[in-house]
Amino acid sequence: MAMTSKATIDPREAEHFGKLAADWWNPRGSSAMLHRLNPVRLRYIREAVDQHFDADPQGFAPLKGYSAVDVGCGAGLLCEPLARLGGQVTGIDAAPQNIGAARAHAAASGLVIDYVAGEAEAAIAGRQFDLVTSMEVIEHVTDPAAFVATLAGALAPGGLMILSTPNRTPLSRLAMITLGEGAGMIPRGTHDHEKFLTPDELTELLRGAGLEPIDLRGLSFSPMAGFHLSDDVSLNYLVSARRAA
Ligand SMILES: C[S@@+](CC[C@H](N)C(=O)[O-])C[C@H]1O[C@@H](n2cnc3c(N)ncnc32)[C@H](O)[C@@H]1O
Repeated sequence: MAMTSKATIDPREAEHFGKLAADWWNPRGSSAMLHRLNPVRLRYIREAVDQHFDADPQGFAPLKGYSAVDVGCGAGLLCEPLARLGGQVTGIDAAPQNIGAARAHAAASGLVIDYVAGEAEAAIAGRQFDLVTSMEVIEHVTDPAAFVATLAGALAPGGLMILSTPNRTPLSRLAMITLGEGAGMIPRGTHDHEKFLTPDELTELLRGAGLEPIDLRGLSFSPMAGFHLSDDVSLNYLVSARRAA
């Protein structure tokens, strides 16, 4: 694939994640951590969608009539629930193996999702979506500012963007790399702590891309509560931003 000057795919990242594709939908497999995060971030997204869009607030299809793209979708853990919420969903991933696994799983689930393999820049060039999501991806790209600018360019006027990513703190290093990767709960080599962004850094990138950050929530872990939403952003966090109508 031709790489543009703004390319944000690190080929080693795509190769690393592509090797996990066959096992992606196994909740006890190599992507188990994403399976555990998924219900929590879905709760956050559902709340944000209910507040932002008015298709079917509090109902079964709050995204009905709206388009959504999930960038760095893996094998579709988030795309599928977004489609069940009524959205017209596109999923993009740098690893073609993940897109293959995503297509197969959606077909088996009877869901219509437009999956595209490749770099975000090429895959969404010239297209706009009402909802743009990208979960646990920005810490893997080569140029976070260019990546945010690409996502912002794909956000329709009045649209909503939601990102999640680990914070760059001693806690995230201990939990995600020393313990998580050390004990095999996260595949070894998944994370580079230096590439993690703080909430201030990420919201600055969002502002720089012409968006208005509107919410910041922590995605925390405790032995009693497991993963949950909180005000503590020291481990991982979700941020929402909107484009003026
Ligand atoms: C940690 S996984 C997260 C997958 C999914 N978002 C989730 O949370 O369930 C990161 C994914 O981002 C993809 N990725 C990394 N850089 C990318 C880029 N520049 N464009 C598209 N996908 C990318 C990888 O191939 C991988 O599937």
